[in-house]
Amino acid sequence: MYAFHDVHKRYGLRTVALRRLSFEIRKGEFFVLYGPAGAGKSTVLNLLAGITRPTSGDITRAGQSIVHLPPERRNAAMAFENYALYSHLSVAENLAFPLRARGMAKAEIDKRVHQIAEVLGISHVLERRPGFLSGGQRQRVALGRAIIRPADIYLLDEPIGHLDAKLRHRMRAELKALAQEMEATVVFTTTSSKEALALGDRVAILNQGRLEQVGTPAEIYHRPANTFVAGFVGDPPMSLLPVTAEVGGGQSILRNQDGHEVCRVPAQLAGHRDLRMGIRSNSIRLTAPDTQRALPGRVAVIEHLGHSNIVVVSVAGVEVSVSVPTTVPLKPGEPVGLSIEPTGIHLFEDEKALATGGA
Ligand SMILES: Nc1ncnc2c1ncn2[C@@H]1O[C@H](COP(=O)(O)OP(=O)(O)OP(=O)(O)O)[C@@H](O)[C@H]1O
Repeated sequence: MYAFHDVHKRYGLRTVALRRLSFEIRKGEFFVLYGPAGAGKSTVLNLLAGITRPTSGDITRAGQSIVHLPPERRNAAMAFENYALYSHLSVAENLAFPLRARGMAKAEIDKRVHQIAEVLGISHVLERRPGFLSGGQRQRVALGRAIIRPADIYLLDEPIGHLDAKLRHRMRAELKALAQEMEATVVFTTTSSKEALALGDRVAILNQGRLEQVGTPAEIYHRPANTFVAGFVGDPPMSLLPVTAEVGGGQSILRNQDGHEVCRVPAQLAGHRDLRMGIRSNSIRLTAPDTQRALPGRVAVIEHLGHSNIVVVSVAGVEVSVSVPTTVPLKPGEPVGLSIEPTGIHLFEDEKALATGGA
């Protein structure tokens, strides 16, 4: 098990890349670091690889500090988004390189090279040099070179980011299956919510160097700890509406900024300030604009997903995403009503999840 203990990382005087992170990476788990560009994901990998050291705090492996161990003594295998391959070697030789360096027998090397090439769908380009490959093929070779050898930890920095949608989908499944088979400890970075939820045994959400939440895909999706996670996980993520609570008859009536009733919740929320309500697109029903108690809005954008549409509705200046069957005819600018499923709501106060909110 690897653990970060209050790890702070500054580059120079000004840039704080990581802010006092504490979390664990368990043995054999597929651990995803999910966050926007510049959140600090690569910095976490570089710290694990020993390419850089924390400004303060400690990183341990099985309870022992590793911050002073040089990269070659960490037994970490790394694949970057900007794949560095040996241009004078063929794909097969590139893949074989880490195994040769360990003195493995030729027959065993050949077997593993072919196995990995098969999994990654690059068997037909084994004799080519990297200069004669597409970007996606080069990325798969780089990934193959990282995962071909046994390592204590595999550090994969957006390793399938350059692949087309179909291949990316296939690679996700292959990679997860391979990691399980190898019982590998993997740390994988991504900027895709779909990838994070699909791959992670657990997901750590980073934002501007801060750890916003660590949890299983179900936990971060169904119980976001704060509004950043709520607005970042899921496709589309939760919509967040500022609301006020009015207490009456053992329940609270939530109203939006225009004073319209949004929904009623069976909780006493008197005295709560800076409340926001989070709701997923499939917990909202579109109604006619004059329906009683429906929240009035206007269609802003219609996104066609194929199997359904995501309709973005503007409600008192706030955008709310609603999942709507493709059979419902809608036009931008059209007035609509929104009926909110009370069991689907999440409440946040001062950006943090309230225990009373959530289905
Ligand atoms: N060697 C460096 N010197 C100075 N600043 C750096 C260095 N490496 C990273 N940074 C800064 O540290 C912060 C975190 O960067 P990092 O690359 O870890 O983020 P990231 O989440 O991996 O982003 P991306 O998805 O864009 O790769 C950013 O503000 C970045 O500009």
